[in-house]
Amino acid sequence: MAPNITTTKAATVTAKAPKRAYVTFLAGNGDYVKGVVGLAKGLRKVNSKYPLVVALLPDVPEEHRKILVDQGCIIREIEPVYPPENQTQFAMAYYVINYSKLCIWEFVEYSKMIYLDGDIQVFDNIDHLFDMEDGYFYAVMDCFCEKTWSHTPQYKIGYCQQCPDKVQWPSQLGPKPPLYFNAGMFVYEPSLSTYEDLLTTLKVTPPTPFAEQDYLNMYFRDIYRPIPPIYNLVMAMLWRHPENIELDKAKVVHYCAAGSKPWRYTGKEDNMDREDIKTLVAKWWEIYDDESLDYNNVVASGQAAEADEDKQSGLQLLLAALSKAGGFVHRINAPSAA
Ligand SMILES: O=c1ccn([C@@H]2O[C@H](COP(=O)(O)OP(=O)(O)O)[C@@H](O)[C@H]2O)c(=O)[nH]1
Ligand SMILES: OC[C@H]1O[C@H](O[C@@H]2[C@@H](O)[C@H](O)[C@@H](O)[C@H](O)[C@@H]2O)[C@H](O)[C@@H](O)[C@H]1O
Ligand SMILES: [Mn+2]
Repeated sequence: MAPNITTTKAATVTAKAPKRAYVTFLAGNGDYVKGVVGLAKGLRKVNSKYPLVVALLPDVPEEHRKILVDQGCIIREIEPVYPPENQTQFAMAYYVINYSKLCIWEFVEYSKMIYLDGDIQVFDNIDHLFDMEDGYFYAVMDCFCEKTWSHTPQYKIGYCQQCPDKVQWPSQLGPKPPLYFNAGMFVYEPSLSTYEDLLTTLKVTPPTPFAEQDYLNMYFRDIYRPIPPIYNLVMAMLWRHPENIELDKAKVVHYCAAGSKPWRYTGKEDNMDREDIKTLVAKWWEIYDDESLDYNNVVASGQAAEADEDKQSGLQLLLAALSKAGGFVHRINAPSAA
């Protein structure tokens, strides 16, 4: 008796291309939503191939969520993540909410993501960063010279990793601090096991002044790979380490210096009256105010172009059919004979 073998048509399994996306973080009902809208429009302006996911806390109001969806963002509500009870004096009191950024490791429907703070703008396409070797954590080195660092030994002795030879790290302070990145922009791979371990380890890690930025630096220290400052121009570099910066080459600008958030800019804080800062703030507003970059307009113009294309191809088909039938063919795209 021949075994009853039922053959099924081999399903053609197409390997799904690894999903990639940009991701940012939004908390509160304040004005950071403007930063995220600006970021969404900036990524569109540089023709990024990938969507922008917004990891938002429950306190982001419905109105702001609609604004983001209308700008083509993919919104994902996350639960707040808090550090263990502590007496830490964060460099900025609100930094405590930034631990919630850790939830983006849970977005495992994506194989690789680029995190961007809401106060960042992308002025050149950086999609190529997704092609960097897997298994590492890529980010730009930070600077220790702003007074937000005044609590650290580096600041106290004038040491900065941006100019390690200017003031040598004294051996009596122990080993030189490992390279330290700014956590406003990084390339990473979502992973449930990493997400769970981040939250578990956080529970037993005393918080420090730069909150989740310090924590991420500690956690990823062994796989951190620095990338050039053109991918995250930490604003203070302009006056602290101008020798390390080529402003016209900056692809990503991080409006993190006090007073530099474009949507709150007054020009009154230290360094905010600099011409390069005024130019960068104006560049941010140029994108924010550009209605042609609004998602609905881009889709509409895309649909119009598509419709136009369809019309053209429809016309071509009609003309081809007519000419085949020996019908009257009028070259539609030639100017009519005078
Ligand atoms: O009230 C706030 C504060 C911060 N953030 C988010 O958390 C990020 C980190 O905070 P911020 O950029 O102000 O820190 P900085 O880089 O200026 O130190 C922001 O870019 C936003 O994406 C937010 O959504 N609402
Ligand atoms: O919660 C801690 C934050 O720490 C970082 O901001 C700092 C850092 O860049 C310092 O070096 C600057 O001096 C300072 O101005 C700036 O605010 C990240 O940009 C932000 O995303 C977030 O991780
Ligand atoms: Mn920032």
